[in-house]
Amino acid sequence: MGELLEAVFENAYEAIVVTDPDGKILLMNRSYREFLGVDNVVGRHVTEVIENTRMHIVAQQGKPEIAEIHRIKGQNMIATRIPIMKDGKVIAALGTVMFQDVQELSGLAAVVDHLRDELSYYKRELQRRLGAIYHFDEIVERSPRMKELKAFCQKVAKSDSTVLITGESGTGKELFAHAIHAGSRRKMGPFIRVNCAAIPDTLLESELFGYEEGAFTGAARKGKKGKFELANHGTILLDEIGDMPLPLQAKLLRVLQEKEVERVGGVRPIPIDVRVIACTNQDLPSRIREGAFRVDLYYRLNVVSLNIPPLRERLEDLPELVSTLLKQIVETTGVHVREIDDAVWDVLRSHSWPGNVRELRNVLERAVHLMDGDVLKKEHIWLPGSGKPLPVSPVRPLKETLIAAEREAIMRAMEAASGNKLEAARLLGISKSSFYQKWEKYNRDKLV
Ligand SMILES: Nc1ncnc2c1ncn2[C@@H]1O[C@H](COP(=O)(O)OP(=O)(O)OP(=O)(O)O)[C@@H](O)[C@H]1O
Repeated sequence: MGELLEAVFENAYEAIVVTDPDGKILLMNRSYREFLGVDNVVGRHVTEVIENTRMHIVAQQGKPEIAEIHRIKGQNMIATRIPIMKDGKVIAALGTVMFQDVQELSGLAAVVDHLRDELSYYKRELQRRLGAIYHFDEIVERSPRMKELKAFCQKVAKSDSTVLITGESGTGKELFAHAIHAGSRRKMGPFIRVNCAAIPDTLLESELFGYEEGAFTGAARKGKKGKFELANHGTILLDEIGDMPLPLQAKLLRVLQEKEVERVGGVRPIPIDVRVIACTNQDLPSRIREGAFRVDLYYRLNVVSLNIPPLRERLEDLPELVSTLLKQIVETTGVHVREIDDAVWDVLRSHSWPGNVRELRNVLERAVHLMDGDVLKKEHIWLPGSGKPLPVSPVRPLKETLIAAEREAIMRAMEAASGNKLEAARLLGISKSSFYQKWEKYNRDKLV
């Protein structure tokens, strides 16, 4: 064993040196001697043999030094120095030096640094694309009810509970859902939103839970992850949950209970770690009474419930909301609003705001387009139900005009239907999912 150890020591690729507690060399292997171009070193003080050495210091202080850069003969080496202890006292120090030129290593380190930079860039990008786009700071509140609600939400965000957010259309449910995710421990994870009403019933199951290869007859489609799997370690927002078809409600309930999903055509369940936030502007208890919503799912979702009050019940928020929304509108339109006439406030306060903050935003956007100077006046404000004709806007290219007209029609239908989307779809004579798709198109464009 002794001979074997000696041979291993002598032939090791790394340079090895052992000193006594005073720094006198006890052993130095061939690799090290050849590198230094020395012989007969045993008994000499380490500082006489190795330049810039710290072996004697490590032997004295008893503190190891791991993977330190050690410059010898004009080259940077990687040195590790370890005190050898016995009965609490240093009896020797062991030093190893890696000969690989550090140049190579620093090249590698530069590659790693570069990859790390790229990785954090992509993480940020992904976070921007998948993650929450609103934070609590962006939620405007002045009224006591909204202040209280926001404070409560900030607490809720820290927990991992399922949240049910209710409130009329345009009150800011989605805004709160984003902020809850952004304020939670999952904030670095994905934020995936699914509008349960915009996806045709037949596709919703595979959208939510994914499907396995060959799950659909006739098509050799490759398997696909569902939104739940995509939201793993993050949050899923199930928007318009009140519109989820009953058979899917049963499946969703199982997912919430078991914390695992089963893809369409799949055989084994996939464990998931997802926080669920559900939103609706429907009255779920009455949907339950109609037999359209499962009571057990309602209780599963309603662990923490948040009800966002309509704008007409918190008009104190108006001035701050107008100023925030105008700032956003100005950013996209470039129109400057220097002043708002007092009469504007009377008009805004007297309206019932069935479309809530979203409607306020639309009204302001229209007004800004109609302004000719930099003062926002009463005549620029057009409110549905006011009996006044919609102001005529200047001639624009046909494509733009058609898009604007469709958007206007959607908004007016929503206003006429007091924010009830099913009723708005009926007024426009289009299907529910087609309405939701258009609604998404015109509202999402602004969000992202
Ligand atoms: N308190 C608020 N502060 C700032 N902006 C707000 C506030 N509430 C709502 N908004 C804005 O109003 C618009 C509508 O909000 P959001 O989409 O969150 O409403 P919603 O309740 O989810 O609507 P829907 O039920 O129709 O989906 C968004 O542009 C949002 O930024």
